[in-house]
Amino acid sequence: MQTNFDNLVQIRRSFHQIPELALKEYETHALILKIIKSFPQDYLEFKNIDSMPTALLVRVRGSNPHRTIGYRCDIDALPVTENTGLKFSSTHAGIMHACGHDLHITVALGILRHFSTSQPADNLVFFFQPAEESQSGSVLAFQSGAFTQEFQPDEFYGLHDTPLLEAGTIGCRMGTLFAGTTEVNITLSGKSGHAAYPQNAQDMVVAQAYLITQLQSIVSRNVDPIEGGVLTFGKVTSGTIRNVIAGQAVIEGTIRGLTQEMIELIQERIRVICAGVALALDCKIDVQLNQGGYFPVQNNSALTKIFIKFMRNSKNIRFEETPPAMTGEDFGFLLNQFPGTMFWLGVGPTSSLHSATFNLNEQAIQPGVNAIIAFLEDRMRKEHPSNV
Ligand SMILES: CC(=O)N[C@@H](CCC[C@H](N)C(=O)O)C(=O)O
Repeated sequence: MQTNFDNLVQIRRSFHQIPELALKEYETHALILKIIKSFPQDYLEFKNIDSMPTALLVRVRGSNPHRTIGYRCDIDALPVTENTGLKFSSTHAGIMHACGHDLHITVALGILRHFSTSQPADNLVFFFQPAEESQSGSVLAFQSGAFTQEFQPDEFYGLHDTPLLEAGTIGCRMGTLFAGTTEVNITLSGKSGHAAYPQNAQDMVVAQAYLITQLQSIVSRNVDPIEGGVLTFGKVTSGTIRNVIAGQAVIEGTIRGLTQEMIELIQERIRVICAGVALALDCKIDVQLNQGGYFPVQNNSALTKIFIKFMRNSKNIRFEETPPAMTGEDFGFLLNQFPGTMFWLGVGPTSSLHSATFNLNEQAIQPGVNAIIAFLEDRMRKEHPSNV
């Protein structure tokens, strides 16, 4: 497909065709760069991160800067086989932009294109971030010194698309927008053997099944139902053939909680139950819990108040206050380092994020770009630092 860099829908479709997994976003990175190089370059500066070749930071020099405003967009895709039937479906087998990061990139490029032709008052830093779905790209970038000196934001913004809001609607809330998460990897090891002689083996298929049902009592029995929490096991593997008792099994899942305390409670219960099942079923159970940068996404109260007020009072913007969601985001880590706001952009109606039939409504792109440009321009008109 030929990309017309004036047409945001076509740009989005080009990215949709080349989804790439965390830290392997090479084609995506090259296309982002090619598109930005087609914009006027007068105010732009680029920064690469040597240890993260698919990351990109672009600074737009302000005309009379009082602050540096960061805007982050994630660029990775998921190991999902697309089943949308779209003529511009993924060309990368088994990988899909099933979380809408193709739209996130497009919206960021739309905003960047605007400010590359119409110089902003304040400095802007755009962060095209690899590895949101796994491996905490935000932490890797931060630890590699991405946000030092001129690339250090005083405040940071970022969006996520959602099928739960009508296309083009902006959603946000004060306080916690997204849950914190923890990746759970559990490996069970025992003695394999002949299917006919269970007394001489330790069956890890049975242990795995037993362990999953025990672990699934955590949310119903240990979590305060008013607070809520989630424990999902999305991938289990074990065994090789019907008549061999499996000596190994692996369970992969994710914890969700709206507070760090809730995440730590669920983590602790997982450790205790795994130790108990290992003892009861005479096997080894190794538990790896990895939170990375997936902290609860806590919106800064002063900045988010300004953001919501602007969106709510703008005639051309549809805004809805949204409840917290159990989706995770490593933007939670960046909001621990810098004050800022995360918000939703509606792309509905369509099937859920992460599904093979997720087919976002492209009518969301232009209103999303317009709303964010309008907000940033308004924000830059305000004096520094009294309006925070
Ligand atoms: C918006 C979204 O869907 N984000 C992902 C973040 C994944 C966090 C981590 N890799 C985990 O699986 O816990 C999500 O699944 O919510």
